[in-house]
Amino acid sequence: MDRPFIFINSAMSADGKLSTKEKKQVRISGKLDFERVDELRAHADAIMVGIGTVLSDDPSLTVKSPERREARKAAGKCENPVRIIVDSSARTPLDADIFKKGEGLRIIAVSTSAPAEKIEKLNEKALVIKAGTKKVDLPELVRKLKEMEINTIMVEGGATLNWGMLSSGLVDEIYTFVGNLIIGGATAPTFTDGEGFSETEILKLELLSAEKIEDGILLRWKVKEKMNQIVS
Ligand SMILES: NC(=O)C1=CN([C@@H]2O[C@H](COP(=O)(O)OP(=O)(O)OC[C@H]3O[C@@H](n4cnc5c(N)ncnc54)[C@H](O)[C@@H]3O)[C@@H](O)[C@H]2O)C=CC1
Ligand SMILES: Nc1nc(O)c(N)c(N[C@@H]2O[C@H](COP(=O)(O)O)[C@@H](O)[C@H]2O)n1
Repeated sequence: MDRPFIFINSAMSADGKLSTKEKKQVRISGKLDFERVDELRAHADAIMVGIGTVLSDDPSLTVKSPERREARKAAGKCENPVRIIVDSSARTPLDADIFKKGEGLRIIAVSTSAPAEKIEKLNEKALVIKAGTKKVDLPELVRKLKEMEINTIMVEGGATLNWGMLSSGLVDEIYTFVGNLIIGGATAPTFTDGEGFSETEILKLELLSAEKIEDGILLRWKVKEKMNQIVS
């Protein structure tokens, strides 16, 4: 494969929302699910989020458990996976938590139309990769990441990046943790936003497993082909 193995992990409410209509972060996962997410992070070569998530949540995207960080180091890796922000216009704040916390390479993926001055400033804190002219060209980006020996990418949202990756055919597996709450709101981010598939393009999934975790359920999916590719 000329791209890394890519999976999405998201926590959503029982009505499919990732956060509130004001894009305020909601604690959907419980303690055990956050442990599972930390384990996934610890085994990934890179974690990727969209700029919308950085602007809303200001995540650090570090491996939280000291034991897992030590295990990574013992395996000759950096204590954190490479942290990647998909950010077409280079809007990442220079004081974002991702720069403040933890060791390891940060990558900001921008388009060629991002302002040069901001790119220069980001370059002091991260590796800036250009892919695409107006918005980040995701297939080109992941090819470049593969060339850097990034072989496994964990995408942690948000809704628009999930759509971008899924609609570009770049996702192999999905973990959705469905928590025991209803958030509501027509404009609250859902697992996949973006423009949406038309009827003949709808993406099919295969359910790999379903596991009750505390008061929620973890679903693991394999991404199959689009509907129009299975209709003979
Ligand atoms: N519950 C959960 O597991 C998670 C929840 N969230 C929530 O999701 C919300 C953020 O989601 P969004 O606003 O949709 O932002 P997002 O994090 O999906 O970022 C979207 C941005 O990525 C950039 N981008 C560049 N090239 C792109 C491309 N080719 N395709 C798609 N995007 C591209 C665009 O600027 C776009 O606006 C927040 O409210 C956050 O709390 C985010 C992550 C996980
Ligand atoms: N797995 C999961 N469960 C929830 O309930 C959540 N709200 C999220 N949010 C994601 O986690 C990121 C925070 O990462 P750090 O703790 O700062 O490392 C946040 O940005 C969302 O991507 N995830």
